[in-house]
Order: sequence, then C-alpha cells, then structure tokens
Amino acid sequence: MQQSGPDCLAVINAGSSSIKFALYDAAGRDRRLHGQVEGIGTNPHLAWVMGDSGERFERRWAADELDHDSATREVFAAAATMPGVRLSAVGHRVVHGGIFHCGPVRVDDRVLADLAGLIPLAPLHQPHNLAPIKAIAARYPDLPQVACFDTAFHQTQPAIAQTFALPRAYFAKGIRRYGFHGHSYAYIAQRLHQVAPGLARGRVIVAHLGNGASLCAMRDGHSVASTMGFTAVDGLMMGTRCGAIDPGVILYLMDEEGLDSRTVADLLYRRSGLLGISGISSDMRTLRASSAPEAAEAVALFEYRVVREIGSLAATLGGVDAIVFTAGIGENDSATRAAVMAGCAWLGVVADAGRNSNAGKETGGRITADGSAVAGLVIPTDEEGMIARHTADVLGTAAKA
Ligand SMILES: Nc1ncnc2c1ncn2[C@@H]1O[C@H](COP(=O)(O)OP(=O)(O)O)[C@@H](O)[C@H]1O
Ligand SMILES: CC(=O)OP(=O)(O)O
Ligand SMILES: [Mg+2]
Repeated sequence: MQQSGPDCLAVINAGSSSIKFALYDAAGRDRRLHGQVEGIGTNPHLAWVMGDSGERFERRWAADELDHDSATREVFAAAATMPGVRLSAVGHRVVHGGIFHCGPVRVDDRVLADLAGLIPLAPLHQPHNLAPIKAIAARYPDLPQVACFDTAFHQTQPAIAQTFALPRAYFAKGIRRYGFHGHSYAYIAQRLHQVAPGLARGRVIVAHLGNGASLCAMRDGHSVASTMGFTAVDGLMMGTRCGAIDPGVILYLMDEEGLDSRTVADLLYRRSGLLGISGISSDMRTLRASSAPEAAEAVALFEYRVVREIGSLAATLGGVDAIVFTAGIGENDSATRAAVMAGCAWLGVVADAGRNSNAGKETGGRITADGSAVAGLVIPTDEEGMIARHTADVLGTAAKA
C-alpha cells in the first residue's frame, strides 16, 4: 500500500466463503473502492470495483487453488496496486466478541489474545478474522486496527432470549446465545429507517441468507432474538453448516459411532447444510442450476428451515410487520424468496411475483403486493460500511468529515 495521497481507512470482512474488502475516506463515509474474493471452497472469484470510475478487475481460480489465507494475500496484493493511498487505519470484522467485547475496540496484544480464545466458538471465521490483524500488526505496528464484532448488535436481546436451559452457572461463564451477522442487521435497521420509517419502528424479521445464514427479530430497530446462538452453527441450515440440531445426535455420534470432537466439528461446520444434503455444492447458484433430485431436496430443506424459524421469531415478536431479505441468497435468489414468502402466507404475506423477480428494484425494495399485511423487502446489506463507520468512531476520525 503506498504511503502518499489522502488518508484512507481499509475494511476487511472475512466471511465463511468470502473475503470482502473496501477503502473509505478517513471518516468512513465515502467508499473509494470495494472488492471481494467470493466462492472460497467452491468457485473462487476476485472482483474489484473502483468507486469513482466504476473500473473493474477480475480473476478466477479453481476451488482447490485458493483458501482463506491465500485469498487474503490476493486481497492485500490487489490493494497494494491502488495508486495514491495513504492508509490511516484498518477496521476488521471479527465474528465473536464473547462476554467482554460489546462494542468496537482498538486492537492491542491483550485484545488479540482475548479474541484468539474465542476461536473454538467460531472456527470458520475467527481464525480468518484474526490472521490479517496479526499480519498487518507485524508489518505496520503503528497502524491503528479496530475490531468490530458481529455479536455486538445483539446486546439488546432480553436475558430470556440469551439463555440456554442449562444449570444457571453456565450463563455467567459465557455459555449463552450471542447471535451473529450483527453488522448486517445494524445496517438493515438503519436503511429500513431511511426507506420505510413506519416499518422500521415495528416488528421486523431480517433474513440474512448467505453462505452463513441467520434471522434476526427486531423491534424498533433493536435485536430481540436471533436464530444463531453460542456459535454460528446454530439456527438455519447453511451452505456447509447444519444449523439447529438435536444435541442428542452429537452424543450418539460420539458415543455410538466413535467420532471424536474434531470429526464432529468438521461434520457440523463443513460437511453439512446444502453441501451435505445435496452432495453437490454449498453454493445456491450451483444447486439451482442442477437437475439432480438431491439438489432440489437440499434447497427445499433450506427453505423449509427458514419458514419454520420465521414462525418462531414471529411468535417472539407477537406478529410481523415486515420481512427483509439480504446477503448472497437473500439478495439474488428470487426462487428462495418466493418459496419463503409462500410459506409465510399464513402470516399475511402476499408476494408480488414481478416485483420479486427483479428484487424490488423499481419499488424501493418491495417485493410484496400493495395490500400485503406483511411487507416483504430486499435490501442489499453493507457490512463493510458499518465497520468503516465504527472504525472512524473509535479512532475519532468520524467528525473530520
Ligand atoms: N446470484 C446468486 N444467486 C443465488 N445465490 C447466490 C448468488 N450469489 C451468491 N449466492 C449465494 O450466496 C452465497 C454467498 O453469500 P455471502 O453473503 O456473500 O457469503 P458469506 O457468508 O461468505 O459472507 C453463495 O455461497 C451462494 O449460495
Ligand atoms: C457469522 C457468519 O456465518 O458469517 P458469514 O455468513 O459471513 O459466513
Ligand atoms: Mg458474510
């Protein structure tokens, strides 16, 4: 990265199948460039878009040619070619903040050690969130870095929503429901407030459906419940994660089938979900393009789980005013949205097929009919934007805008 030109703030968001990257002005408002390596593990694809010119740069790899570590190196290499950038800070998505990190924090050795202790609680994410922090700290020890946590948005959940029915001492030890995808939910809450303030003040279920997938129930823009819990393997079925599962299955696999904990973890996190049921792919695009019955079964189970969990969150809210779809599947897969809305007809959702097929682009995101008792919307998420603003806030550069 060149050390001349205006100050810029970089954001790195490592997801389970992607590494997203963006550069902003020092206030974290004006996005200068964004890019991502997506499809890690399936069909890796790097794409950059320059903010002012819209100029694009792309590259593809075979599935076994690129993992998270090499994808991070590719992102750094591409960033280093950006002309006229003086990097003043880096904001990172860190999935798990545990009990102690309830808001964004400047990273030092102590914070890093704390966050490394949470790796077992987010094995698909935390190592990839921390690796770039360590690499940057080693190379640029004076460059401020800020960790922004997925879990932070869910602090507003009432104790009852955070509690497992285990002996009560475990709650104090941090064995509780945290919830994830908080940057995405925080962004959607803000955006909904801009585009539909009446709905934003009401009872909203946001469906963040990507390679990782969860739902958040919000009241007046605050999280009151979520499908993810202690870890990001809970709740919905995902690309490679099983979602909620009878804990008795795990005991049976260990005691009767002789699986050790590492093998069980690999099974639940990496070999289940869309991949496990289809035997074909974790990627919804591949499954939609496949004529194999196993692909159709995987998609049907995914949709069934979303509908079923929407019912559960609707009960916690005492009804629903709006359902918002976001993330890779939620934003792009009209067939999933159609199936979910059909499954929520009992709640009063009346889909509009035309609006849904173009993701509500001509109707301010609305994909339901005008008379629908529950509004359905598509709102593209912006986790990087939230992280940029948190980073600028922590470093005191936000006010210089
Ligand atoms: N055009 C598309 N149509 C259907 N599904 C898509 C499309 N683009 C992405 N997806 C789905 O979204 C997933 C990636 O979502 P994303 O939110 O970017 O992932 P991550 O969880 O890694 O952050 C892919 O694995 C794929 O299942
Ligand atoms: C928490 C989580 O599952 O994140 P992602 O969807 O980015 O993998
Ligand atoms: Mg993600």
